[in-house]
Amino acid sequence: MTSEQQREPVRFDGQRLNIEDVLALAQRQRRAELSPEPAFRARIAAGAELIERLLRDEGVVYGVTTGYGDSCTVNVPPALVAELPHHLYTYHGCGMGRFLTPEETRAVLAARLQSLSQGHSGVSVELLQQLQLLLLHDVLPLIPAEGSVGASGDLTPLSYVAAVLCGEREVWFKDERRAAAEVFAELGITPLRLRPKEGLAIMNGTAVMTALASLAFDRASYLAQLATRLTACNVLVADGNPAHFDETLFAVKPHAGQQRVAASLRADLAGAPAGASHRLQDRYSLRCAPHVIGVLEDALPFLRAQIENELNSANDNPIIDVASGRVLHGGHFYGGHIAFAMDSLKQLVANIADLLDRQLALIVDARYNHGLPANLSGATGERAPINHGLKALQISVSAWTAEALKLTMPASVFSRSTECHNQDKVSMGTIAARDCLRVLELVEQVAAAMLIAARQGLELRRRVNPTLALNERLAAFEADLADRVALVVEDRALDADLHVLLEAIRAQAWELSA
Ligand SMILES: N[C@@H](Cc1ccc(O)cc1)C(=O)O
Repeated sequence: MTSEQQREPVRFDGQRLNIEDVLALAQRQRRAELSPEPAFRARIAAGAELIERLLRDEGVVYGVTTGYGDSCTVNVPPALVAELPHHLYTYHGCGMGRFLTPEETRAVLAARLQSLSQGHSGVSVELLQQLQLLLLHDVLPLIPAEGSVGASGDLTPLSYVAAVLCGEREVWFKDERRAAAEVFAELGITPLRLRPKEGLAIMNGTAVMTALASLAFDRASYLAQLATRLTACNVLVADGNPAHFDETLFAVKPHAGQQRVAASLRADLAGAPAGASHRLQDRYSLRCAPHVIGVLEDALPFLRAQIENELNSANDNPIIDVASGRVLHGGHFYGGHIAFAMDSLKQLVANIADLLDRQLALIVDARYNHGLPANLSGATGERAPINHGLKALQISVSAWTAEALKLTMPASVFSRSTECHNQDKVSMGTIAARDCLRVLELVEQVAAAMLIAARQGLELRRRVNPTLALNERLAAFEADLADRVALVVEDRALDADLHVLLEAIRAQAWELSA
């Protein structure tokens, strides 16, 4: 049995889900289960019935009996109502750019299913079942990443989900790019015919940005811990001063996340030598590491709350209130919270790259590294002159850091008035989330390089100070790194090592929390 089958399914029943639930579905560690509870199913069905009833009574419902967006002044005659949702996804088929990855796509499906399961979108149970089927069979719509302003929902990328539910456009299935219709036929899945409100319900929300934000949150959380561990290594490599992380010192600055980073550094550095006497205070990239990483740590609970509230919201328009029998017209497709969360998160993680880049600058430079060879070269004697150690690696780290910092420009301030000034203020949350993922990718590359440097630096420090003993926790980490990466003695291309370490970072290979 796969782990996906063994573990409790993630249940969609209108109750709250968290980021970890989305991750488990995205990584195929847990299955999606639509609640079979009659009360849940009845609640969903009642929303769809309300729409049908209003239609029978010839009520006017936006996007059901009218055109979309600014075209809401155009009345759609009853004979054409059934065709309208299919036009919605069809004319939004103008996405461009890379396709979302399988992991990202599963997260998108999960986020949309969760929103529609709130029971405020007026969709049928069959639609929820079809979304669940895509997850169960891992039939993944090919979703182009670009083309959403993030405030009429992620209309264009989500049009690819809507089309696939109806057996149109393309999917990834078993590592192949294929026509949805063909895969549906093979699996015996009947394409949906969308009911009046269903095109809007699938597309008029924040599922793409929320999915990407969930994945970004997880990667950023791990990076905060990894940067803390790397800092501990670099304090030893640089013969720095562990007393900068003293408990009493941090007790007077009551930021909980910052205090956690300091505590983790104390645990990693317990038993470490007092540090060189040549400097009473280390440079900021070491001394203030808890003050930099701590900002990210302290922001995470706030960011989690924004992402999870969005995930558990009816991010749609109009909203169907079955209890009062009303259709409520509003703007819940607006992704302002995710936009802010992602614009903030990318700044926080880019700052981590900058911190690590500065630490590397200290430890590769013989003027600052307190007795280690230039470029942390492991070559000695007559071989030393032609070997350049980590020189180019540091240059690459500078490049990745610069690129990450350059991408921190907030997306949310670039609102454009669009769609005949109906969408005259938009969130750009999806662009913010994509930027954030790109920044994370770069920062992970920086962290991979720093792992090579830490492994190299610790060994070279031991050459200078043979009595240097790491505590159990750090010794185990160093031994693990030494297994993954050979000491650089003679110059070698380091790209293969970087790839191995990058994969380990993405797999969160080390248990790091204090
Ligand atoms: N998000 C818009 C609907 C919309 C849908 C499709 C569009 O092409 C434009 C606008 C609203 O609910 O008001």
